[in-house]
Amino acid sequence: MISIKDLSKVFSPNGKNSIQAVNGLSLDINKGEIFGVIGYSGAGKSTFIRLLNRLEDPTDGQVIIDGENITALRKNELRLARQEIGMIFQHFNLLWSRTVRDNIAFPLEIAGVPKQKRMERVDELIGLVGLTGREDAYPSELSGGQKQRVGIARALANNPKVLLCDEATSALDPETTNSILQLLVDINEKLGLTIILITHEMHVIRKICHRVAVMEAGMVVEQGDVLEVFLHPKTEVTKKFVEQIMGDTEQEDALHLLANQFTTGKVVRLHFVGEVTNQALISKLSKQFDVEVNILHGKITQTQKGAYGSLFVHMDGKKDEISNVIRYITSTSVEVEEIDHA
Ligand SMILES: Nc1ncnc2c1ncn2[C@@H]1O[C@H](COP(=O)(O)OP(=O)(O)OP(=O)(O)O)[C@@H](O)[C@H]1O
Repeated sequence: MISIKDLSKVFSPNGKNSIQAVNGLSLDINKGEIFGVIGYSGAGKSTFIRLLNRLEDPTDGQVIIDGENITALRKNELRLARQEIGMIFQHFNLLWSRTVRDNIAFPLEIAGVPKQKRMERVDELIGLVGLTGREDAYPSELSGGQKQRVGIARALANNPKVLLCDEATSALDPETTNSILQLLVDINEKLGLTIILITHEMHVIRKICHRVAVMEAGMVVEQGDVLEVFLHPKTEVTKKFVEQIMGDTEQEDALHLLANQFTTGKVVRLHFVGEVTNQALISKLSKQFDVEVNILHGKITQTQKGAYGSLFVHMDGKKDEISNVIRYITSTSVEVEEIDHA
């Protein structure tokens, strides 16, 4: 649905302080998906997302949304095209002298929607984003989360095909962040809206994205399904982001040492991907088999595409029974890795 081809942006191209913020970036984004772009400060994320609706003009390359080449549009054509690309911002960008209702009505006024229709649409949007009762408040009277809800309603006013989110939760506390992320998921599911978001926080990617691209120095260095990227991060920068969620991989060396302390039984690492929950499996093992199962360490986390993570487990009992347990686990979707120990 969105095709980005060789997109580049150089600031001050002729000056000695010339900066290549985006460098030959290509991506394809599917209709109806939540696509996350993650990168550290300065990676070029903001510039990239602003190129998608031409808040910045590219130096090179193309952005094609639903067959329309955004990069080739003239100013007046761009105004119309932008009605189909909603955007929300880290600092909300609301009009402070207008009420909630009038902020949301603003893009409808610009689009020339008649008053009666405008009012009906605003009421609908207020319900959708959960701001019923706050219609006449001014932005200064709202919490951060409520302000972002106004931003979302305003961005959705003209029924866009795409919603761009520029660090939309970075100014919010963790709880409010969760409620705004949940709202984005609801909107994605209810309206089938394609969402592109940029962030420097991996938990935002984990919670709501279907696919992710990792940006570094203006380029996409890795991309794929969120689960796949979490499971098999290839680049150093991606590994660092995964560590934000799963902890340091150096810990694993310590766990291998720990495994060596057991003189009986077996230490295994169970890899969970998808539906099977750790709780159900572990309790089943203890009930069905004559073995003692102890969790040494582990972390399971939930993504939009299912759970993933791993547990280090020590199993003690008769050798044959332990083999039965391992055979049983292997028959589920959980992978078993045997850890060598003395
Ligand atoms: N308007 C501008 N003029 C000149 N340089 C710019 C401009 N906007 C961004 N840059 C530079 O482009 C590079 C990428 O910046 P950008 O803001 O896109 O990165 P980012 O990944 O969004 O980082 P952050 O999260 O800190 O905003 C940086 O070196 C920045 O200084």
